[in-house]
Amino acid sequence: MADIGVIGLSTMGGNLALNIERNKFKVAVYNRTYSRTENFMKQNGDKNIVSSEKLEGFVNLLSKPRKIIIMVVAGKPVDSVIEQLLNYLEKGDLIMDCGNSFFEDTERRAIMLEEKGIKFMGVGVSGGEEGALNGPSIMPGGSPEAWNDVKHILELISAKADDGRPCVDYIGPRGAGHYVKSVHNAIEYADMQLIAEAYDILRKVLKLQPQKIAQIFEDWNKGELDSYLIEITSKIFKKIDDKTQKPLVDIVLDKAAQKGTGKWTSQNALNLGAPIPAINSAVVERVISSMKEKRVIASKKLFSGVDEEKAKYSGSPEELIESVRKALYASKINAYAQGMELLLIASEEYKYNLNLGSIASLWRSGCIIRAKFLNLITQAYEEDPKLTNLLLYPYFTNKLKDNLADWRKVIQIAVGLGIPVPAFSSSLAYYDSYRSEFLPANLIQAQRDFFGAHTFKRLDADLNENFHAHWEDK
Ligand SMILES: NC(=O)C1=CN([C@@H]2O[C@H](COP(=O)(O)OP(=O)(O)OC[C@H]3O[C@@H](n4cnc5c(N)ncnc54)[C@H](OP(=O)(O)O)[C@@H]3O)[C@@H](O)[C@H]2O)C=CC1
Ligand SMILES: O=C(CO)[C@H](O)[C@H](O)COP(=O)(O)O
Repeated sequence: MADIGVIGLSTMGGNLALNIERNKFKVAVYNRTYSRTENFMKQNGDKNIVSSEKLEGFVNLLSKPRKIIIMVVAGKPVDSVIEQLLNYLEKGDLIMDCGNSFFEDTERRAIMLEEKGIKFMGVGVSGGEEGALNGPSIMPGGSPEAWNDVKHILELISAKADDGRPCVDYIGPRGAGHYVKSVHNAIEYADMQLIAEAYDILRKVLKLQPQKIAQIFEDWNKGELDSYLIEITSKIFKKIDDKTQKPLVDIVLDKAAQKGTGKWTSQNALNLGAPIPAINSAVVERVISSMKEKRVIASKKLFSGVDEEKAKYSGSPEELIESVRKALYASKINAYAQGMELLLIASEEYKYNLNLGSIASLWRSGCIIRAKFLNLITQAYEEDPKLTNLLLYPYFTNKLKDNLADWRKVIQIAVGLGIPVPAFSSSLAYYDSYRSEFLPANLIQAQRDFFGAHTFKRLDADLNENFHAHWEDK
């Protein structure tokens, strides 16, 4: 009998099945479209893997209590697979939804399946094709009993950080695992947007070609920016298109797609009152990028107001490259600070009891946002589990102090030349707002009280008291 089953043999499910098998478990596989199963079995016939064309046959291949991973398109397909499985499962069996499901769907499914005596886990998995095969970062949510049933498997198949710790840990009840995966992806959106803005400045201000930009990212990857996303960015700039012999990146259409996790996180953060402007701007920029046709028309009609001669950068290219690096790192610190603060707020709202140090630790390897920098974030929360915001961790406070002048300079240059840098600038605005003792919200409260008698509080009175003024003499 097989130790565990995998449903869905596309990029992630197929590679996860191979990873589990390589770790000495017998795996049963099933896919809705049988030809995909047949292809998979043809390529992996020598492995300890069994398959079935029918779902019932697949379920019967599993030892009891059964453990089943679902790795299919998020949304209705997951409900459909669960509904079909319920015809064959017995009390005590465990379903793990390892796709990018919306956490509220996971909450609903957890309640429904618990009532039927079926254990359920919503498991975030990150690392793409390569990670699924060789070791992803895994974010399991659900009951602690279910976690105990599969801990040994997940620890074996997960990535390992430099200190040997597995990049998996129990995240929390019900939808906690998928919530954290969604925030992981939202941080990924911000990180990618920030890198894209750095690239845009390098190519538009300094007129650098892809080969040179590849070298810059390769150099950056040797320092504090060391991360998977910077590494693949350098590789992307090196790739030459077979058809045209030009850098492939220059031929890729500038429309960024999205599957939902970033948007869900922005929507949820607004609901929770959590400020995540770097993430929001990354989501919005993907939307604007997708309006290519409208942008092409507008590009011929709207003015930049830029005096090219006056705004032209005349300083040293090396200096600007270093300033962009510092601005990128400062913005990145702020984007992660926003994502981590969102986790803190959500943990309280949903009673997830999230351990931010453990989450940062399991993001250190295997996942798309893996980075040297996550060692520092892990250290920050391990030293102070009650840290309210990463910006207040002395290392980051001082790093930002060192990078601030370059950060402001780079944004000024970009804005002066009409180059959009929404993630760079919203990160800086977040930083400046967060550190402001006084914001102009006094005026907003006065306006609200003027038109709606919404009342206001006074700096010189008890904060439990509300005041209303007659703002004009009639
Ligand atoms: N690709 C990536 O880098 C990552 C993806 N994920 C998540 O993992 C999950 C799987 O992703 P990926 O491997 O890329 O594949 P896809 O998201 O492209 O999903 C394809 C799989 O879903 C199955 N499927 C689709 N609709 C149904 C349905 N109604 N009933 C049963 N099965 C269905 C397909 O079966 P069929 O062959 O019959 O069409 C196929 O096996 C998704 O939730 C994704 O968001 C998570 C991390 C990284
Ligand atoms: O989960 C992932 C990486 O961590 C998937 O690759 C996901 O599809 C990325 O999100 P999007 O498709 O919206 O860019």
